[in-house]
Amino acid sequence: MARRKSNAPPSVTRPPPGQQKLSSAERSGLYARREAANVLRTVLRGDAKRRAVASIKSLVLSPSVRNKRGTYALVCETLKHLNVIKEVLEIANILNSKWKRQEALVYIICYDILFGKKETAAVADAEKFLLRHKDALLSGVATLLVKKKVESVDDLLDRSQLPDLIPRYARVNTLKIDVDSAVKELEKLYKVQKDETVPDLLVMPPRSDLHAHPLVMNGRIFLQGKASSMVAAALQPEAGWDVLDACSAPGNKTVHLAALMKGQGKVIACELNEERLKRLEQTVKLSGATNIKVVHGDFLSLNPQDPSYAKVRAILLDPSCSGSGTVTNRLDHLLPSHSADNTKYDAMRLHKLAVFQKKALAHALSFPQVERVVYSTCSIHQIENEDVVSSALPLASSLGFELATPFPQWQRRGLPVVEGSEHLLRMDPVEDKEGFFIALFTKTNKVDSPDSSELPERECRRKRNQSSDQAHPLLWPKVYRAWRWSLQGRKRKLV
Ligand SMILES: C[S@@+](CC[C@H](N)C(=O)[O-])C[C@H]1O[C@@H](n2cnc3c(N)ncnc32)[C@H](O)[C@@H]1O
Repeated sequence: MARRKSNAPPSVTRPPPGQQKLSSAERSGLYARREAANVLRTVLRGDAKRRAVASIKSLVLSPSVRNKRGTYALVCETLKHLNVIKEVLEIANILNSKWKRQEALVYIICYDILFGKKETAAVADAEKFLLRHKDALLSGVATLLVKKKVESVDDLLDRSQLPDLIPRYARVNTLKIDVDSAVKELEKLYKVQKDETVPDLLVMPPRSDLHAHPLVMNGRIFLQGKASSMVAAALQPEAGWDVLDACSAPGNKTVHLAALMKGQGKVIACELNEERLKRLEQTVKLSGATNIKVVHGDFLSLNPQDPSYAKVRAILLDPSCSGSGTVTNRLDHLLPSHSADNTKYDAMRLHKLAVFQKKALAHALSFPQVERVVYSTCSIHQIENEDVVSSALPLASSLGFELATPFPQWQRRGLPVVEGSEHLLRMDPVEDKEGFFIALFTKTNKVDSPDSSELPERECRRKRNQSSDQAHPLLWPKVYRAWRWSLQGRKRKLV
């Protein structure tokens, strides 16, 4: 017989005979713990296989999660306490194979019982089982404190792992609403400022909760971070152009391109992954853009000579990357693998990613009419950033491209391991709260448009030799410290 697929345990909708009806608080606690367990299960499975799954935030934002704020808080708190919970469970030694198979739910309920603010009710089998062993769990906590020679559970948590508070950014979808009208609407709830770098980006206090705001729900604003919003702005596509977004899902930058082009011309959005393609289509629909053509396929297999791409003048290449710049933002630093020694694995993975990134950048440069290519990653690693640019420089030069300087007023530039590093843009995980990288290639034999002085870039001719003193990726922190030191030196001289 086919089983009903649902997140809700059967007892929620239909209590078994003899079981008392749940109060609304008990029912919502029960739901919150199941929703949180589903998210935690996905995240832990991905982490165990060292495979990037969606971030906690994006899993929580999926339509199947009803209590988004509560679920997010419960998953994050459980992850922060995960090492403690695991040790307590080991000391208490209460799990049989049945409950070991449901580890995510067990962790969530243990968090609730041991550290949650409200009393946990015995509303379903898992809660009943763990509450029956509550004394053993509490005594496990006491044993752990003695073993670790600390006074409170707080002392067992690594405070340095807690993320800094990041401002809430919202990009105005100018296809649907102008910036001032969006500001006026949002000001009813929060203090709103216009971002100083990206004209259609708004900044609000950290934790401003806009997920269910009508402007978000109807696609008038997108909850897109600053770095992500800088990429399409750096490309500066003109209205009427054909523009290609090479690796496009979930489509935040795709719809930003369409907005910058005022809905005129064509945006071709290529995406390989079928699941993510659906997200891309949803984003496009929400944006209201009518000039986006979605292509399901491998960017590397697109034939630059195909007439469909003959008129492409700008390419945005934001390929899969390690995501190391968004680790804190994604809360990946709370995952078990983060504390493990993954050096060897990381080096292999980074190498594999870089191989693809280099191929994709070379491919982007080879489209016949392309005159602007932006390459971006949310990685802090040189191997995915400066090294990829460096590998493309000889080809770029032979095709008449040079590095341009996106956002010249931006202070943090590329690591000095490649000729022209001063044109590259970096965001710093500490100073800017996320690590990001942008490189912009432009063809200089094109005639500038009359208002080119307003473009957010400076172009500069460079002799581009591949740098020989490339640092090993895993030595990156040293290069990075030297680079920051030199930046501070520059700043000191300026003062
Ligand atoms: C970093 S994400 C892009 C994020 C997107 N630019 C945005 O801002 O919403 C990289 C995307 O590239 C896709 N991808 C990876 N390899 C690809 C390929 N060979 N061709 C097309 N898409 C690819 C991945 O599935 C993923 O959706």
